[in-house]
Amino acid sequence: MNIAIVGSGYVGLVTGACFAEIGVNVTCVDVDRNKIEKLKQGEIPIYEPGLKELVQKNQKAGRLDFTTSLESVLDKVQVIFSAVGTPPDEDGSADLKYVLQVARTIGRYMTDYKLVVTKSTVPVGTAQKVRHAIQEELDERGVDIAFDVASNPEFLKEGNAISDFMSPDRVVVGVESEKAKELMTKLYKPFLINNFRVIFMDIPSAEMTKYAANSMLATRISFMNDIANLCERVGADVNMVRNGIGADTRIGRKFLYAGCGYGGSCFPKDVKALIKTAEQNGYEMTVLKAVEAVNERQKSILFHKLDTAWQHELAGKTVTLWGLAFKPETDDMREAPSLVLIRKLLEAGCTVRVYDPEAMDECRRRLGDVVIYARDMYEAALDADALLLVTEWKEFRLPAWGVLKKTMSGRLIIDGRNVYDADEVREAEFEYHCIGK
Ligand SMILES: NC(=O)c1ccc[n+]([C@@H]2O[C@H](COP(=O)([O-])OP(=O)(O)OC[C@H]3O[C@@H](n4cnc5c(N)ncnc54)[C@H](O)[C@@H]3O)[C@@H](O)[C@H]2O)c1
Ligand SMILES: O=c1ccn([C@@H]2O[C@H](COP(=O)(O)OP(=O)(O)O[C@H]3O[C@H](CO)[C@@H](O)[C@H](O)[C@H]3O)[C@@H](O)[C@H]2O)c(=O)[nH]1
Repeated sequence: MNIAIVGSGYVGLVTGACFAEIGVNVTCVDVDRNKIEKLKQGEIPIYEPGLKELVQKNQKAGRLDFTTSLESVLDKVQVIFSAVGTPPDEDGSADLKYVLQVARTIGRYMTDYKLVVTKSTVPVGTAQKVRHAIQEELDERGVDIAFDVASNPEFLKEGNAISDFMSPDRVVVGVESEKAKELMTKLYKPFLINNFRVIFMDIPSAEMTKYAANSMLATRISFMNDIANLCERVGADVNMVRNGIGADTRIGRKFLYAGCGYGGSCFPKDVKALIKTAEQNGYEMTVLKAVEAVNERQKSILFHKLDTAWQHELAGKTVTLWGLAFKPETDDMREAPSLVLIRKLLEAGCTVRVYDPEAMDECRRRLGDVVIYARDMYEAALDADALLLVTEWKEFRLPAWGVLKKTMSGRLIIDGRNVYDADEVREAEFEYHCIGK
């Protein structure tokens, strides 16, 4: 089977490489010439464990190819996945211009049946806009060619993307025709041989499922951050509370970790977009508005803890950040809590020293030289008055406290991800603060 994936970003690349891995012939398309040139040479523009190997292997096997021209591959493929970006518009709603551009190109150049699948996260009603855009182009050409649209939202997590795609909890597919259902079944069956977990539904429900899933996960996080902040005030420990409630199978253990706020390319944008969709339909998402407000506040929590510990005297102090990416195992800094923290520290007159195993280049690209970039975690902590753990990369989990004691100027550790053993850090004669206890 031959397919095209339009948009060779995070989702497009993972989708393309994973379909190629099960024997599908995949052409990945992107308008970014530079990106496509690099991909053709086997260079991967993002850090995602296992992705480079998977892309290179399938490229070599001749099952994965890259191009900037969607037009040139249209005659070869029956199914087109659209995985282009849907960034927030000024008002928070999802900007569909790339999705509709892709639809128009398909309508302009297709010569036989196509199944056009939207993989990007898009508001309810987008598939109908895609259908309409394609049909308008066909009408303009005066041709009558059959096609189907479908919705297949993606649930992969950055840092675990290959495994999430290869063995998903479920695949959600919104279809309108038997033919589309058959094609999607054929494509996903090889991933789910022993347990076919494709949930077919109507298209609006599939589109909504994606936003509902991300909003539910974001809600759990903001709820736990709220509980953590209250725990601190009443003398409870959020880790113990998490264990206690997570043991209830109705609640479950995952996505209950308090921290310094959720970031990334999805939760912030998708929560905003769903609030907007509701607004456009005369409804108010009261819970989600609170989820957003709690998260905004939580992104400043490390700064406030520092400010309190130093009694508002931050100017002239040196602060080290371990971790810049919005979560471990990625170099992605979109909406990362580290960005809010850095801005506040600089405004307060601090010198900021940073280290992240993968996101240093990305930070330099975004912020330039306003912070000091270290070559490793210990160099970052040199002469620091305080050390803040922002992203829980594995290499930060068991620091040599003795070394830090010798090289840091101060004795303050603020753990934004609750990974350290408080007794151990205090035994090493540091002042230790974390979230929710
Ligand atoms: N990143 C994730 O973890 C994730 C997970 C699930 C769903 N999603 C959703 O998937 C979509 C894509 O996200 P992403 O993170 O991969 O985005 P991205 O920004 O990494 O990639 C989008 C790519 O689309 C390309 N593009 C834009 N217009 C194009 C066009 N007309 N033709 C061809 N290429 C075009 C861009 O050049 C870019 O390379 C979004 O809707 C996002 O919400 C993302
Ligand atoms: O208990 C938790 C779990 C996560 N986070 C934070 O939440 C953010 C998002 O984390 P995660 O969900 O692991 O990463 P993403 O790659 O953004 O994945 C989310 O967004 C994707 C894009 O829509 C979806 O496909 C995934 O299913 C969904 O988990 C990060 O800042 C995490 O630090 C917490 O604070 N506490």
